[in-house]
Amino acid sequence: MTSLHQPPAPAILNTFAEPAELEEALAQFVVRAQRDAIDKKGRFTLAISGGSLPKQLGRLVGNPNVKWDKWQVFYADERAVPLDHPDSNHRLCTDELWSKVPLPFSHIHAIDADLLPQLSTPDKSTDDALDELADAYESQLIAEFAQKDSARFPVFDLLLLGLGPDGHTCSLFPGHALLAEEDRWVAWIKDSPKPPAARITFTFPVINHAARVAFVAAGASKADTLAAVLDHPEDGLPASRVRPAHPGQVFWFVDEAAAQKVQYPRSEFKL
Ligand SMILES: O=C1O[C@H](COP(=O)(O)O)[C@@H](O)[C@H](O)[C@H]1O
Repeated sequence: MTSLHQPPAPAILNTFAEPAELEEALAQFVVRAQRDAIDKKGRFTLAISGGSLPKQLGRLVGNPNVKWDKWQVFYADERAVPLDHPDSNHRLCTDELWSKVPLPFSHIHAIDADLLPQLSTPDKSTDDALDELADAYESQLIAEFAQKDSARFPVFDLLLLGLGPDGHTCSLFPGHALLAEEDRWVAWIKDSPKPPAARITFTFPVINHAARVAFVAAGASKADTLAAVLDHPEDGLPASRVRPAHPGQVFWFVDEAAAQKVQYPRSEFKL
């Protein structure tokens, strides 16, 4: 018998000898998550991070099993810069992915770039301008999820997240007050330790309501951080705090270079 309040399931750690194997398995995993979601609800809701991740999804391009017209795509975090700026996660994803696949433009939920000029006018404080930017993005989430799912927080079918060298994920940085946010779906930050300083980000309540969260980390530069996140969750690094409520599940897709210092038990990749 299942209890209503089961603790989060332990994360599943999938390791791969080479980045190419990781990317192939990741593509299969995304297709599987997509199929399950479409079978259940006729649509697939995904949020994606920036950084190294979009490139690692390259195996989805040209894959006949991807039903792009059923995808609704959000950004798990975004920098407060124009959509064609080199720092924009939307631009990165567009360059690496969206420009190469038939995903309808209207299914890609970017920040409202019309609000960005407010960040550089004397009429409005930076705090107010970022607040408006985050609220506007939250409204896009509400439009997609609230009527359809009537949940307190949106339940994404899949979140694809990266791991920063300091253990951050999305734009949730170690020691920052945003780690304690309990109400907002989308929050803002103006003092990101990694440039650019002004960003918006999903909050932990949203992240921890997702059906599946997949972290992707490759390369030796992630080895110490990955070991800290998986072997010492008590340290409370942001990525360790991603523990979606039952029946949600965290999956890690990492290569051997990133996993070399990890003691956490590895799983055999299966769909
Ligand atoms: O600033 C950010 O960094 C993280 C991690 O990036 P990576 O290049 O180390 O993979 C990324 O997940 C996040 O979306 C981005 O805004």
